[in-house]
Amino acid sequence: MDTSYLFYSGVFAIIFIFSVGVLSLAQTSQTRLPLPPGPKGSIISGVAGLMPKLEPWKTYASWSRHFGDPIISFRVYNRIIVVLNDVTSVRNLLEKRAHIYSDRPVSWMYNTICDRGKAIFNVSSLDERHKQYRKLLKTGLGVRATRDFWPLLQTEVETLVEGLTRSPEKHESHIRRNAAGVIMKVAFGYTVTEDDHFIKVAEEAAKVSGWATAPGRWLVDYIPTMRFIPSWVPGADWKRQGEAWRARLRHLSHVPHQWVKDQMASGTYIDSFTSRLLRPDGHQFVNAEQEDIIKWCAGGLYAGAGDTTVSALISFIHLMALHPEVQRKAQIEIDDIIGVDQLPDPPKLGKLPYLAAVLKEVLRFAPVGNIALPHRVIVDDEYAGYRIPKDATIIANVWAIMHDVSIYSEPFIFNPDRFFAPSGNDPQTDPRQFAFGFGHRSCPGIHFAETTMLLAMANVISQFDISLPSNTKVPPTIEYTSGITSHIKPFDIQITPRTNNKA
Ligand code: HEM
Repeated sequence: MDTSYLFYSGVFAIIFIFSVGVLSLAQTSQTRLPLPPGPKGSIISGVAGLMPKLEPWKTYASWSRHFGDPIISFRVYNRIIVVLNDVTSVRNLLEKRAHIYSDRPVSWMYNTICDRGKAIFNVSSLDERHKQYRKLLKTGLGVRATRDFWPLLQTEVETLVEGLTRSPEKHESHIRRNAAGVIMKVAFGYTVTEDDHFIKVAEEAAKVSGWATAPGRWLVDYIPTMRFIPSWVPGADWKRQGEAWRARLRHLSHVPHQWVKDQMASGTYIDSFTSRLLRPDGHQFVNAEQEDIIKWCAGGLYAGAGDTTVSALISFIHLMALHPEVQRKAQIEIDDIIGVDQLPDPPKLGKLPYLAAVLKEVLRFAPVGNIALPHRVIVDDEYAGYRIPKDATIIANVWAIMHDVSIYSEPFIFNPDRFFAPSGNDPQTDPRQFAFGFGHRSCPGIHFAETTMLLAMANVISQFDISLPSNTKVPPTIEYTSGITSHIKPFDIQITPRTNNKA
């Protein structure tokens, strides 16, 4: 933070203290119920200084234990944040009261200054557009649509296998290329190449979006009146930065959409999410408003799919190296059901229950989104004797639920067998209920994601053995990155062709 920023912080701290005072007075008179317990922090910034940079989900879980309650709350500047650390509160609030718990917290920097308030991840649930987006995504990514994409998923997975055969040590980049190749084809009918321009466009958009939405980075997110400061005012560098990002993001989102339109005009194009929706009856083009909706939806696909399936697949290959017995069992299932000389294809995925259990266990053991995405409650609410104030940010601690011993026995052990029912016990809860989010914001790509991941997993282990290097003395410790999408920190693994090693 530079000095001018600190100056603004000082000026607006005064406005802020005043508004916090007014807010708390209004709230006290509204109801006597307390907020859920939690750390208090300082009068101005709340717990901003205590916010963990690494693995915040673990800190939230430890605060929950400390305060003896699965629901905790704290304040960061003028925002109340409520964290739900157990399955009961998540179900009761985010699912059963989804009509009031499905909005997103406003990021003034991103939504307003960068003009990204219509993006699928950010659009308000109160905006009519949110319903329209969800409807399009449901149709465009549902069971039937995914089936139409089977041939292209098959082609892309063959490219993945080829890449791993050629340069197994570059496994991460082959997996990334596979995810990008799939989603670019599905969204725009575009075939990615090595060092691809479209991928660079999408990655730049993701990077800028990450900077503009970084929690705690932009004071304007906590003091929204700052957005009215003109960008020419000395020291308003953050505003100038936001405006530059606005222009860049607008350009970036235009690039692939315009490409599809040009291809359609030329008469030779590959059918895609965008092309189908632009000419729903095969002839007539949709109107400008509908076209804008399609553009925002397709733009959200890379953001939704790009890093998430990559995270799960990278976890998968590392966990297979650590658990050869699980890998072997999954390989035997594939060999028996699909055949030793056949490549697994999408229609056969449903016949592989053990592999499906391995995917569930990957999503549970190494959650892709440890705190999903934050929600916002749109009215004052009460729950379990607590006040949940309007506009509070609601975070579901998915990591805590996935490692809750009352739901998953031995939660820190990787064991796909937990999803079967040995000797009369019930199988343990399906973690997909938590891995893909909640209420009206739950992931619309779930079916599509599962198909692409199972296909990649089946093909990789049917063709390769994944192991730790033979000179490994001590098995590596598993660690994760701390972003919105969490990744296993890679350790050395070996990927070798399986041809002479099949059952
Ligand atoms: C391992 C794979 C994936 C996981 C674990 C995952 C998880 C999630 C989570 C946790 C959310 C937020 C839900 C909430 O706010 O409660 C979400 C939202 C979303 N996901 Fe996924 N996702 C995955 C793959 C995909 C794919 C492949 C696509 C698209 C092809 C996709 C598209 C989206 C979109 C558009 C949203 C925003 C929904 C909204 O705000 O209304 N996701 N996903």
